[in-house]
Amino acid sequence: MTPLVLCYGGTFDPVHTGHLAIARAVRDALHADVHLIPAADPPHKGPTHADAEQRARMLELAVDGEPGLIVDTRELRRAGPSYTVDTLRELRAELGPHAPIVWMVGGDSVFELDTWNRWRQLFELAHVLAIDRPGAPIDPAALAARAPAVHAELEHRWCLPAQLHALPAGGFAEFRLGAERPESSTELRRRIAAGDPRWREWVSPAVAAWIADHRLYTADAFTSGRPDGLV
Ligand SMILES: Nc1ncnc2c1ncn2[C@@H]1O[C@H](COP(=O)(O)OP(=O)(O)OP(=O)(O)O)[C@@H](O)[C@H]1O
Ligand SMILES: O=C(O)c1ccc[n+]([C@@H]2O[C@H](COP(=O)([O-])O)[C@@H](O)[C@H]2O)c1
Repeated sequence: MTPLVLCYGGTFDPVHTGHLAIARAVRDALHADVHLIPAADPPHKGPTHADAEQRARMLELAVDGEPGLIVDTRELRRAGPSYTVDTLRELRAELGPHAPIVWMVGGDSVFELDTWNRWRQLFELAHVLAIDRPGAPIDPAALAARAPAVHAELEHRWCLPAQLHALPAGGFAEFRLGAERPESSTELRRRIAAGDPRWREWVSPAVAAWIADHRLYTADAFTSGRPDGLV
């Protein structure tokens, strides 16, 4: 059986314990390495708070050489918006036509999939694996109501995660975590800026130390207009 290539793209501004829990759970359930791919210029987000190098550095610190988790900085080497379809084209060219490639997204992203650049091509290049997220259960009825084009596109693609091995691309599966993860980078940044000490619960100790050392996401960083928060 050809091993899956699991790709987990994100802004990771910063990477939190929810991202890591998701990467580990999918790695362990599907028995394949997870490639964490930080977006240099995330298409649906405004300017990031930490720059791309800083976000990639925090990912490296969070992963810390753990087997089965690989940081792939390919999007940092490309100019312009970090469109997923371009990343998948690169990967497909490298891996050949038969390798099953899986793009992981949070449930919230599924509802917006039809706003992604050349979104229907995503399924020609890869499978999509959607991870349940609080407030964004991947429910066909909710999809039909809120994102009818996505619902229609997915209708004949639904399968189980274990079936993604069978084809190189084109499937859509839902991945249920034992317990949904409450973390979000937005709330994490808000806690840091507000001086709420609970922010440390959502990052690894090494990432927490790096954020503190670089004074990232502090109220100063926001009010001074300096996105990196460095002094
Ligand atoms: N707690 C979570 N549960 C499920 N999916 C998540 C969770 N946090 C992030 N994701 C998913 O991981 C991917 C990368 O997330 P991202 O780096 O944008 O973090 P985020 O917490 O969603 O950030 P922000 O709050 O700034 O939107 C996205 O597909 C997102 O939906
Ligand atoms: O290709 C697109 O148009 C596109 C639109 C929105 C998000 N994405 C990708 O989805 C991943 C998660 O994005 P985000 O904004 O939730 O961090 C990240 O890899 C983004 O590059 C991609």
